[in-house]
Amino acid sequence: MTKIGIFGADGRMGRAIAEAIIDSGAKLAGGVDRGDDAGALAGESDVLVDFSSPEALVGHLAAARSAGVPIVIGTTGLAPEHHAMIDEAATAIPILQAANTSLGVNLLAHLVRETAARLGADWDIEIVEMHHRHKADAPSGTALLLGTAAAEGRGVALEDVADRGRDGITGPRTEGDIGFAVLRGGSVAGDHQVVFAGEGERLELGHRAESRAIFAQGAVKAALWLAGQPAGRYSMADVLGLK
Ligand SMILES: NC(=O)C1=CN([C@@H]2O[C@H](COP(=O)(O)OP(=O)(O)OC[C@H]3O[C@@H](n4cnc5c(N)ncnc54)[C@H](OP(=O)(O)O)[C@@H]3O)[C@@H](O)[C@H]2O)C=CC1
Ligand SMILES: O=C(O)C1=N[C@H](C(=O)O)C[C@H](O)C1
Repeated sequence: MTKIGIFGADGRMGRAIAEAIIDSGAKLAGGVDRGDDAGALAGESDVLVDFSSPEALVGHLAAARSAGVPIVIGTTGLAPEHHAMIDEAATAIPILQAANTSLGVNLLAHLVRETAARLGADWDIEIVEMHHRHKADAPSGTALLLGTAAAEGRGVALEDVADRGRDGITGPRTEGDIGFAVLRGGSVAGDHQVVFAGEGERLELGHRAESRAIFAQGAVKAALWLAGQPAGRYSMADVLGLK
């Protein structure tokens, strides 16, 4: 039976993942939070999942690497240096990094890439997301994932076209930009909408998470899949056959 360890175990996602592990028939190796021994958990686990915070990731990645244990990283708010660290560690252990582990969002990303590739740059792309009042990072990792998919469809880099905040006299929209709008409030598990706004018509693709269970089930599916892979960097598209 595969033993799964959780980094960020007492958090909203950590608790949902513990339930999903039990429901899946896998074994919960244990969980750690701030101040706990990440290395000990890594040594007792066949595979790890990290849903904590960007600042915790360095230590969690180091613990996974020194134990030689695969790790699923669901934490968002990652900076380019975190991605460089993940790339480097993935030369030694299997790592799956996913800003969203649900089936629906990963299928949505596929549809967004295809749609952006078929519509010209005169179709303005705007991404709207809403999350619960506790969320720490903005835009959400998923909004950025969807923005990346749209940019890939257009053959451009997201960092060259992203407009992440408008306020005041902004002037007209720059053609080709991908805009982001962020809402926070209440207990929303995660809503994302990608709007393709053309002249005289609008195409909207979206996803609404009704609970964290979909992310937790996806994370467990990813962990069980990753446990059998060689070293390398993977995404949910590998697990779900969307490549
Ligand atoms: N990929 C996906 O599908 C999803 C990703 N997420 C992402 O997962 C992450 C966690 O979300 P959520 O569970 O809602 O957040 P919570 O704040 O509820 O949980 C985070 C957990 O990580 C722990 N943690 C935070 N910082 C550290 C640290 N420096 N060292 C050790 N432990 C730490 C926290 O402990 P403490 O309370 O002591 O700080 C807490 O137990 C976020 O980045 C979120 O965006 C969320 C949902 C789905
Ligand atoms: O913090 C959350 O709750 C979520 N975070 C992820 C993100 O940043 O995209 C995934 C999901 O939307 C919930």
